[in-house]
Amino acid sequence: MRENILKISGLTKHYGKITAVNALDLEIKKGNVFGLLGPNGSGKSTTLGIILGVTQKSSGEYQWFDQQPIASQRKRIGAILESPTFYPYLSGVQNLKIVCRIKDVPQQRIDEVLKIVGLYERGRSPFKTYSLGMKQRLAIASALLSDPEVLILDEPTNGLDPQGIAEIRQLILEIAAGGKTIILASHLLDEVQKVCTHFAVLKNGKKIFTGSVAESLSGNDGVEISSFNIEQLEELAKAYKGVKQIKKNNLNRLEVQFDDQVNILEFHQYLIEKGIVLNHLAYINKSLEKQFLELLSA
Ligand SMILES: Nc1ncnc2c1ncn2[C@@H]1O[C@H](COP(=O)(O)OP(=O)(O)OP(=O)(O)O)[C@@H](O)[C@H]1O
Repeated sequence: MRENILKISGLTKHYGKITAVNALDLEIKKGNVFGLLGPNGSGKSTTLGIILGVTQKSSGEYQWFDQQPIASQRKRIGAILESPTFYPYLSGVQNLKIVCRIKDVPQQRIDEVLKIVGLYERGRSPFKTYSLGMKQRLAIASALLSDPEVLILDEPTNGLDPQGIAEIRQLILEIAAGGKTIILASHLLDEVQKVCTHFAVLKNGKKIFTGSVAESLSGNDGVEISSFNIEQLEELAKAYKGVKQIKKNNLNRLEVQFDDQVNILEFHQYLIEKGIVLNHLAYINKSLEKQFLELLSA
């Protein structure tokens, strides 16, 4: 069983009449890249603010590293909630020196973190000459200075161009591969799908789904099949016990959906025994996007 990094139980936050976070339960394990996914206003930033101790909760509990929240835990957690303010005329290195002093971290860490985020070569250039992607990488470098076990990122690719987005996503994967646990809030499903191992979907402050990204993607939604004699194939498929629905698509292939208990290999075997040779068989994956939209519209 993996170590618990964060456990949230019944966390709730009211802003007057608005319930920003509503009885939220979550468990994040060591090494997870955990996505908090939800549309604007679903309570992601409020949740991150509470678990970082910058926003007061209304009720509920959270525990870091199986302990009640205490100030000394903060050193083990690096976070970027909003774009941090760096001094524009100072270089990346000079800015990080200031952060080192505030965080009481030795300055030798600066070169290490600049190398991790790929800014080592540009470390001596003024911050104002950095692209948006480089500014975000410097922010990540700053959060990594104390070598935290957990990194928290709120919408890490907001406002970046496609290349900047790809670089930040790659960086997140590299940091995770180094063993850190990452918690990231995003309204972008694609981001969560590409970067995260686990995710929770929030809607109006409530968790409406949680699971592993791999499992959510592997759940198949039937098969797409075709054969030279498509009419005969359709007849035989219709006659098979456990076939729920058959639809011919515009590629003249059949999309067949089954009851849960149907074994697709047995179905294929049945077709072979009936003399059908398939010239196409593919699993239809319900994309995370489809599931996400279904969840949000429910
Ligand atoms: N300081 C505040 N005062 C009043 N209401 C707030 C405050 N902060 C957040 N809210 C409200 O709480 C709800 C959740 O907001 P939150 O920012 O946590 O959502 P989010 O999922 O992070 O969305 P976004 O991506 O737009 O920031 C929203 O209805 C928001 O308007």
